[in-house]
Amino acid sequence: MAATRRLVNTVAVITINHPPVNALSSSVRHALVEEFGKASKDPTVEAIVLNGSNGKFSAGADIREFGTSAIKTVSLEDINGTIEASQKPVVAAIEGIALGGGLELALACHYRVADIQSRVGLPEVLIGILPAAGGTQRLPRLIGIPAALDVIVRGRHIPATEALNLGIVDEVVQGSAVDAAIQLAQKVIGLPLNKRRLSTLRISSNLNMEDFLDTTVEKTKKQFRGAQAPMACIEAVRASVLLPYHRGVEKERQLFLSLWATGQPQAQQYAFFSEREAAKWSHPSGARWYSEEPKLVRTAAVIGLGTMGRGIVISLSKANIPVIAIEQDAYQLEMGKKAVNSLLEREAEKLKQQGFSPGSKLASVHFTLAFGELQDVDLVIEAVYENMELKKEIFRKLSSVCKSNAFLCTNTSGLNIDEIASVTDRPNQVIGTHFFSPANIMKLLEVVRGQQTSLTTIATAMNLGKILGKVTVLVGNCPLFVGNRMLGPYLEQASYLLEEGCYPETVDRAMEEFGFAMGPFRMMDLAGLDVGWRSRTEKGLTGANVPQGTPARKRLGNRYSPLADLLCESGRFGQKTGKGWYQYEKPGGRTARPDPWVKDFLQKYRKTHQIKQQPSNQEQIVERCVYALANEGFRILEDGIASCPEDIDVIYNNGYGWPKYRGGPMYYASFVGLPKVFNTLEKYYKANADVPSMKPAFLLKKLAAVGGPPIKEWRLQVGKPVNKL
Ligand SMILES: CCCCCCCCCCCCCC(=O)CC(=O)SCCNC(=O)CCNC(=O)[C@H](O)C(C)(C)COP(=O)(O)OP(=O)(O)OC[C@H]1O[C@@H](n2cnc3c(N)ncnc32)[C@H](O)[C@@H]1OP(=O)(O)O
Ligand SMILES: NC(=O)C1=CN([C@@H]2O[C@H](COP(=O)(O)OP(=O)(O)OC[C@H]3O[C@@H](n4cnc5c(N)ncnc54)[C@H](O)[C@@H]3O)[C@@H](O)[C@H]2O)C=CC1
Repeated sequence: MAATRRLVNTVAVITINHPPVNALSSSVRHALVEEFGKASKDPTVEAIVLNGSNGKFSAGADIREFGTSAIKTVSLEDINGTIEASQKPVVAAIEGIALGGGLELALACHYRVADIQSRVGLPEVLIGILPAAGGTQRLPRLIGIPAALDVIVRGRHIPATEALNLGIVDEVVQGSAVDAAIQLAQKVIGLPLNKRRLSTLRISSNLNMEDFLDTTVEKTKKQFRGAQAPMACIEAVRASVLLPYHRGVEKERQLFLSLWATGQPQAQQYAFFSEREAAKWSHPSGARWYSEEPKLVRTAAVIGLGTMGRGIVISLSKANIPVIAIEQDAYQLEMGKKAVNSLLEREAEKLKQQGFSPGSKLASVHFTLAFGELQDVDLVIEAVYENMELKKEIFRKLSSVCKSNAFLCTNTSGLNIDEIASVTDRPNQVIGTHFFSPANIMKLLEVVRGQQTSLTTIATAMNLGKILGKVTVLVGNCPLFVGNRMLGPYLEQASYLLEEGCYPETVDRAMEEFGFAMGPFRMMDLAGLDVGWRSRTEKGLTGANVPQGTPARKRLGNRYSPLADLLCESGRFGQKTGKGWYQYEKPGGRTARPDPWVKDFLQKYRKTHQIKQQPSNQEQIVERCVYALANEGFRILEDGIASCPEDIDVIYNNGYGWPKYRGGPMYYASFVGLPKVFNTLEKYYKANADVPSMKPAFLLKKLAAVGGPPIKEWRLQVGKPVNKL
């Protein structure tokens, strides 16, 4: 049964029963109508408690039902209306989660009791929609407009204690929320319910409400560039101020339907399920996530406490894994320790505000210079400079000091995992764990398997990602792995666009209006231009090792843009030096301003090299950059480096500021239409045969030839993931 009913004295307890998260599918809604109807009619029942099985109230509407006819049967809003109108008091017992439609259901109840570990929220905005079962009308009536807007537009999960302070729940308990709800239900039998029916309450409004909402619209537009759902959420809340409840609900529904027509919800829901699929990894051998047991990681170590190491230490400590943190000298150790401790203090403060004792949630960090202290740790993550010889030296040391079953991970952003593993006594226990900066904040973790990495090592690293709260994707080993490898052709196109007449701000604006968190030039300035310059110098693409007589704009017969090298030669490394593609207020400054020096430099450069000026418009900029990115994605699939297009999209959505409402680069290519992407690339490549990255990938050609099947069907064309490199 999707919902069951039992009687405790005169209280009927109705339990939603739809594992794993009690989503309110059509069968649950039918069962709720039935059980609620029976309890209402039963003369022995004086009050009703509503809860969810397995310690979870409900994760809301069944997302898989959107776009199917099932969503149209028995509306959740009708159920909510019936519950609210009940003459018998109804109490929601919230355990675990009450999210989306789950919270909307609880808001229709007359009282809400939550356990201290639970979270509530209206996260619909994160999957491209708005709460459309009365949530945008009831919540403002309960907690006021500013607080309701914050909850609905940001879609965050609110811990129980905060929900109590906001007035979303009436009681928070340490023990069983169901027992407490039954007690409360018995206490309120016979009391008047009118003030507990949220839809009937008046919104406390003041004269500035319209101004306040208009300001929120402007702020939200800037913050969620291009995303439609946050704007629809504000309009629905505006309706709660201007319209009676029932008309507000109609507006909710209209907004839901208009959002659906934009295509953004479909992209965001694809992103939601792709993230969950990524955890279900597969290996070229045929092994899958369920066939391998991860080992327990009870203690860990981090080597190198620079930008990345610090964040990794915090992530481990927050997951309650004690860490040993190692540096190369006393000065670096002290710097790392200060940075880590200050971040830990902030985390402790947050925990205190949520009613938790920090000691019970944050594991200890021990700082040392002695590698010898690593003998007992279960897993080590190396995060020293990106230098193969240094990494090998560290892995040789680790190999000699760590216990034989310890796992050795590297945070390299693109070096060969097999080469690093080759210097150890346990190449099967070596794996890449590529975090993104800042590592304690960014959701993505690329787990990179080497040729010899064992399945247990993979399972352990993937499980560690889950424990750290990361979205974890397993990829194969190739230079730069998946995310960074795809950046190559993307940044190459961005550079060519400058040569041909665009400016950094024009290209960045186009990409930011497309929805990227940051355009390519602002991104390069943030990451530091010297990083790529060093790597190109090592490869002999620039600097003293370039063979004499090599044309400035050619390497190995292909087009090459030396613009970034020239900037670095002028000491412009980006934000860290206060100038790069832009100028900043000071070294380390963050406000990018177009720089007349760069404009002048580009004009002279184009003149020197007699480059024909053909500045691209916004649409052309987006097409060239995004198609170049997706084309490399197709090659990555051909090479067996990513096992499916969804994994690539998860990487871009969570690590590279790709707008989730466009699903990811592979989803976007599919949305635009593969024949169109293929034809555009083909046309460009025919005119620019010296840009091989724009040659349409074989897989793209194959899929375009059959009309561009839906993304789910690409797997059939890709075949089993086999690393062909
Ligand atoms: C189109 C035409 C329509 C016409 C009609 C117009 C009227 C429209 C009326 C619509 C009424 C809408 C009512 C409403 O307000 C909408 C909603 O409630 S939308 C849902 C909001 N809820 C969420 O966004 C929560 C999403 N879930 C999560 O955040 C996490 O899953 C959760 C915190 C719940 C649990 O996290 P964790 O423990 O880490 O587990 P997993 O994430 O791995 O999830 C486990 C498993 O469960 C699946 N799942 C989770 N939530 C849902 C869900 N809401 N629906 C369906 N399935 C869900 C998840 O995918 C995992 O399963 P896999 O098989 O592994 O993928
Ligand atoms: N910075 C970023 O955005 C990202 C960097 N990475 C990768 O992470 C690794 C670290 O990068 P960052 O943190 O940016 O570098 P960083 O330069 O900020 O820090 C490196 C740290 O390693 C320490 N170190 C050097 N040699 C050591 C040794 N022998 N023993 C112990 N510690 C030593 C240094 O003192 C320094 O504190 C690199 O492989 C990099 O490619 C990966 C993802 C993103």
